[in-house]
Formats: sequence, C-alpha cells, structure tokens
Amino acid sequence: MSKMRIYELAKQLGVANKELMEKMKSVGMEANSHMSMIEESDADKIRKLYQPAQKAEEPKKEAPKQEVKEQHKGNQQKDAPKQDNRNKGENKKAQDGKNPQNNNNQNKNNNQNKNQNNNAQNNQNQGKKDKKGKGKKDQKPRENPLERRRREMEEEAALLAELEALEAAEKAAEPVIKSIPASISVKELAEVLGKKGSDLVMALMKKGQMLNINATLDFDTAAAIAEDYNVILEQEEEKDILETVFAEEEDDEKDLKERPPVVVVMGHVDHGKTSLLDAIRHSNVTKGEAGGITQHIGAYTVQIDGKPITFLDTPGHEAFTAMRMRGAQITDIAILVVAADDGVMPQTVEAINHAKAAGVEIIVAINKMDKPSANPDRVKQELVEYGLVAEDWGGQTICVPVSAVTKEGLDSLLEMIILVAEMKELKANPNKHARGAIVEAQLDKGRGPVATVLVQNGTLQVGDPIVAGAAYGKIRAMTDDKGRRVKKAGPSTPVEILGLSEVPSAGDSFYVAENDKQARQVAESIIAKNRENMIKETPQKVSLDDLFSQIQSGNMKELNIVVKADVQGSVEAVRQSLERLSNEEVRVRIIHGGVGAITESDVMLASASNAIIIGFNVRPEPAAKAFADEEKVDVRLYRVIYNAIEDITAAMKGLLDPVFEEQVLGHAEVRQLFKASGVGTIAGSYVKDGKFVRNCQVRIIRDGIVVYEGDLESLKRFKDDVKEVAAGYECGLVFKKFNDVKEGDWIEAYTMVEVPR
Ligand SMILES: Nc1nc2c(ncn2[C@@H]2O[C@H](COP(=O)(O)OP(=O)(O)OP(=O)(O)O)[C@@H](O)[C@H]2O)c(=O)[nH]1
Repeated sequence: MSKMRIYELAKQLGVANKELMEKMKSVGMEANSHMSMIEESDADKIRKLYQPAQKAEEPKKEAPKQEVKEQHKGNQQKDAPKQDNRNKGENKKAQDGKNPQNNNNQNKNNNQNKNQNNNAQNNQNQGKKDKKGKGKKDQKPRENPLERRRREMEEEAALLAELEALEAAEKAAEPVIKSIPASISVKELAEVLGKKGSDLVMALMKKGQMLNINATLDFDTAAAIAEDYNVILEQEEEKDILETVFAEEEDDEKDLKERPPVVVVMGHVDHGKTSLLDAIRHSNVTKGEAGGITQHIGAYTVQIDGKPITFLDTPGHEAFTAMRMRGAQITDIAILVVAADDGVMPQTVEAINHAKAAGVEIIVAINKMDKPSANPDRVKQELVEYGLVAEDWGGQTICVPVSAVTKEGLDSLLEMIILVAEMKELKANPNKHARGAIVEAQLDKGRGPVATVLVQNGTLQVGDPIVAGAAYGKIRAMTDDKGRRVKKAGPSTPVEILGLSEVPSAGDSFYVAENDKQARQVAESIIAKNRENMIKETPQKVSLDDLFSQIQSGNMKELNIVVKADVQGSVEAVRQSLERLSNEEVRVRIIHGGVGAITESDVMLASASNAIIIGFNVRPEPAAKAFADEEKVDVRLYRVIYNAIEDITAAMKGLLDPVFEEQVLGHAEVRQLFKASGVGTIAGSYVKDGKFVRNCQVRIIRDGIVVYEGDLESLKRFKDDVKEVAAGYECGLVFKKFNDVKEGDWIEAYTMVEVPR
C-alpha cells in the first residue's frame, strides 16, 4: 500500500486523529482532515516519531490485559498465583493511569506480592524459613476455608467485571466507520451518528455552530463533527445516474447480428482527412468549410460493394482534441492519415495515442502520394517509433498509400477497412432499446435542439423516449445522413434526431427509457445534480487586462471562464484548449460551457464566480450586454479559437498588446429584402438604436449567432447613398460579399477604436 488515510494511521498508532494531525502539522506535513491520504513514506516518518514513546508504553498497554485474562484462568486452578495475579491486575490499573489512586498502593502490593509468593512457594519449607526468621515476619493469621472461598469468589467476580469493562472501553474507543453522500442534513447526520437530531443541534450550538436540523453540511464539515463522536465518515462514491438506471445486460450470443464498422479519420491538420473522406463519398465538403478547417463532427454511412461503413469525420486542429477523443471512443477502426510529404507530426502522435487508448485498430493512409515530394518510406520509418510497424516491414500495421486528389489507392483502403471489420466480428443486438452516443448537437431556429447520434446497440425508433445528460424527450423525427426521413436506425447507424428538450453535449451517451415519465425523471435528477454542483463550485471580478497583476499579487489562483459557442463541439474544443493553459500559478477552469447567445444567466454565473465570458461565434443578448457592463464582467468575443487562446496566454503572462476595442454604433432590424441587379441583395432595415454610418463594420446576427461579420458595402436612404442613418429611420444595407441575409436578422454596426490599457 503506497498511501493511507490519516485516521488509519491514527488507529495503527493508537492515538486520536486530532493529536496525530497536530503532530503532522508540527513537522510541516499537511493534515487538514483525518480523511486525507498520506504517502506511506510520510506515514513511516510519523511512526518513527511515535516509536520511542510507544516502546515505553507498549508493555504497560498490552501486558495488563493479558495478565488479567491469565489470572482469571489461574484463579480457577491454583491458589498462590491467583494472589500474585490479582495484584498484577491491580498494578495494571495504576499503570494504565485509570486508577491513579492505586499508584500509592503499588509498592505495597508489590511487596505483598513478593511476600505471598514466597509464602506459597515455600509453604513446605516453613520450618526452614522460620529458622532463618523471614517466614515468621510475613506470616498472616490463618483464614477460615469458607471465608477464604467467599473472598476468592468475590475477587474473581470483581476481576471479571474489570476485564469486561476494559474490553468494552477498548471497543468503544475504536472509531466506527460510516459512509455518507457528498452532502447531508444535520438530521441525517444525527441518524448516522445514532443521536437525536435535537441533541446534535444542541451539541453544535455549544461549540458555537448555530445550525438548524435541516441545514445541509458538506462532507468535510460533517466528517469533522462526526469525529467528536468517534465516527469516521467516508464519502460514498457517486454513481452515474444514467448508468445506474440504464445498466446494460449482456446480450445473448444468439441475439447478436453483424453490424457495420464505425471508422474515424484522424491525423495532423491539413494532411487531407476531409479530402480523403470527400473522395470516398464523392462529395465535396472542403469547399463549404469556414477557413478550411473542419469544425463540426459529421457522420455518414457509405456502401462499399454492398457493405456499409460508417465514417465519423473529425476535425484536425489541435484545439479539437476533445472531439477527436470522443470519435475514437465510439469507433472500431481509426484511419490515421499521414501526408507522405510531411510525415508524422504532433497531432499524428496524438491521434495514435487516442486510438491506442481507446483500443481502436489503426489503419494508416499515407496520403498525397501524387506529390513529387511524397516519401512513404519516411512515414513508415517515423511510425516505427510509435509502435506502428508496416506489414511490408515485418510488422502488423496496415499502411495504404493513397491520394485524395487522384483517388489512387482508395479502393485498397476501403478493402482493408472491410477486411479488418470482418476480422473483428463486430456485432450488436438490434432487437432492443437503443443506446449510443451524441456525435454533434446544436440549436436550430425552427426545429429546436438537433442532435446527430450514433446508435451503438439496439434500434432507435421515432417515438422513443430518450435521455442524453440533462436533455430528454420523445424522438419527433429522424433523418439519415442523406437527409431522408427514417423511422428506425439500427446499430452503427448515424442519424439526426429532433425532439430533445435541450441541446445535449457532444460525446454524451444517450439511452432509450421505458417511457416518457422515466426519461423526464432521470433528466430532472441530472439537472438537479448539475445545479447543485454549479452552486457548490462558485464564489470569489477579474478581467483579462488585470489578470497578470492579480496572479502576481497572489490573489488569483484560478481563472474561471464561461464559454458560449455556436455548436457544442466548439464549446468542448475551447474548453480543452483553454484548460490546457493552466500553469503552476494559475489554473484555468471552465465553470460553464453551452451553446447559444450569451444570456443574463451566463453573466450572473460569471459575476458570482468571478469569471470572464468567452463567446465563440456568438453575441450577448442585449440585456446580457447591459448586465455584464453593470456587473463589470469581462466579455470577450472571438471568431477563431486561436485568438482566444492567444489572448488568454498573453494575459496570463502580462503581455496583452494594447488593443483596439470595438465600439457598437447601433442596431437595425431587417424588414424586407430587395434584389437589385449589379448590387445583390439590399436589406431594407429599420435602425432601432444608435446609428449606421458609411463604411462601418457590421455583423449579422440570427438567433444570437453571428452568421456574417464584415464591411458594410453601401448605406442607402431610398435610392441614394448616404453618410449616416439615425435611429427611427429606414435604410437599405448592402453587405460586402454576402447576400444570404434574411428578414428578421439583427444587424449590429460597429467600428474599432483604440483603447488605452
Ligand atoms: N496533392 C494533394 N493534395 C491533397 C491531398 N489530400 C488533400 N490535399 C490538400 O491538402 C489540403 C488539406 O486538406 P484537407 O482535406 O482540408 O485536410 P484536413 O486534414 O481535413 O484538414 P483540417 O480539416 O483542417 O484538419 C487541401 O489543400 C487539399 O486540397 C492529396 O492526396 N494530394
């Protein structure tokens, strides 16, 4: 055992927890609770501190009990030793310090002892002793045998009572160990301690703790109270509600049917994951992606020679490790894409590690073979270092040279996937309630929460009541990856579902409940638990500008952040990247992450927990913005994750550059759209507040989400270009390179102004 709890050591050493903790503190060790763990080496040091004292005490502690027991035995057999032992028994009390008054008698008794011993042993030599004159001096008046027997019996009874009392006392001194949840009411604690609630309240009051019977105590407080009652509390392990309610029974072999493999494509940024998947499904996703980086997980099934393969498209940038991890955990095979002209890169290694950790089979696709600088041997060479030895090099790793551009090698790659899948004998039971994972989820204006899910076992059906974390609901509609309405989805099938009460988190498991009521109840208990945790985790305002000075002055040990983003995947990505910035001085902690606009409740949480708010592709609701100003909550808005990471890194080092801050000029609502040849779409809008000026910058906000950010191409009143349009007037807005504006869109006009730090 390399670690132990303080109370265990106290028990070993036979000392009170408090005393031991004091001792530990006196030698500079941490000892905040008797439940704390300590290293065995520290325990040893403490043992040494107690050793000399213990050695001296040991015989005192152990021997008496032994002797009392022996004496009892002896009394029943022999005469002389009985007397001897009884005295020892009495001595023991004195030595134990339980009967200090006996100390005075100790010597006397000892003497008596010795003398009586002598008497007993030398009865036969009485005459001899008398001659020497010793026996004569110690001789007692002769006792009547009946009286002697009565006296012996009385002594025996007294000794037995003493022995019992001793054992009872020892038993009582041994602390009782009980388990409680992470928090408990005073009343419940009293029950655990075997006390009346009112008695415990009184006892706490005497100690200056004014608590009523329904007050909730956290674990540490309850443990400290329990210690006074010689009860050691252990915290019950928290069970995952979902896993408890939906514990899965193992499937019968006969119910299992073959299922398609779930394949994830991993690899370093720009090594061609998206292009490869595109080539496989003959579509072209790359073109639609903002900035060329895949930011949302996708899932779809392709049929290869009549055999289905489900692909999960995972994003490539390091910031998306979280999403990739989830991808790896719900998949059977990982295609590791390595560009032949670039070789093994940091995220290649990361991907290898994730795949290995998840026990996923790796197939290497050496991509970009069409490039003249392609060097597949170098890739194979580099992979060896990570335990992947190519088959043609005598190893077990399948490596397929491919080109997403020329499509060379794609057939071999797919063949290999099918081969590996067949070898793995992937099976599931389609004839039961479904369970699986949320691959991606977002809020859709018209449809509500929309989630892409992957069924892992069972069959998911329209109408099923499901739970995924705090989200629950009856499945209203299901769409497959080709956008077709479906009624059922079996194992390894990705589908988009509608009907959830809220947006679940990507990576959450989902379960089909027995009925709507069960689904709601389970989700509600999860919501209650989350709320409880959130309240617990709050207290102590910070802005990025003064972060460094706060860290320097030692006031800042934790940088709390609330993250809001357009899709759940980005929340997770931002969370992962930011938490990784933690260093020795300050821990970066994401206290809340969610999808959608920044709301008043986000500001409230940030204010209460001294957090800053990071918005990624979202804006604050107007009321939330005002509230944040009032509460002095620092709200930072970003379009790109890198910039958020850069800012926070710089702030932590005190290196934030003087920045330009945007100044909002006004807002307008789009009321009618006009098309004009040569101009594009003109958004007939009404300026609600502030003003719009020529050449200002604008962002188009739809349901709290920024759908466009850029320059205002032209500002019109009727047919004329104007310099400025004030609140209460209509105007025509044309956006630079953007025509997808819709009626009801909210337009924010702003300009950048330099602000001194
Ligand atoms: N010549 C050549 N270029 C390729 C090949 N595959 C991908 N590319 C190019 O490499 C670049 C990156 O490709 P993507 O498919 O976006 O790479 P990715 O790994 O999905 O990148 P992220 O989504 O940003 O992580 C693009 O310019 C592609 O056109 C290939 O086989 N040959």
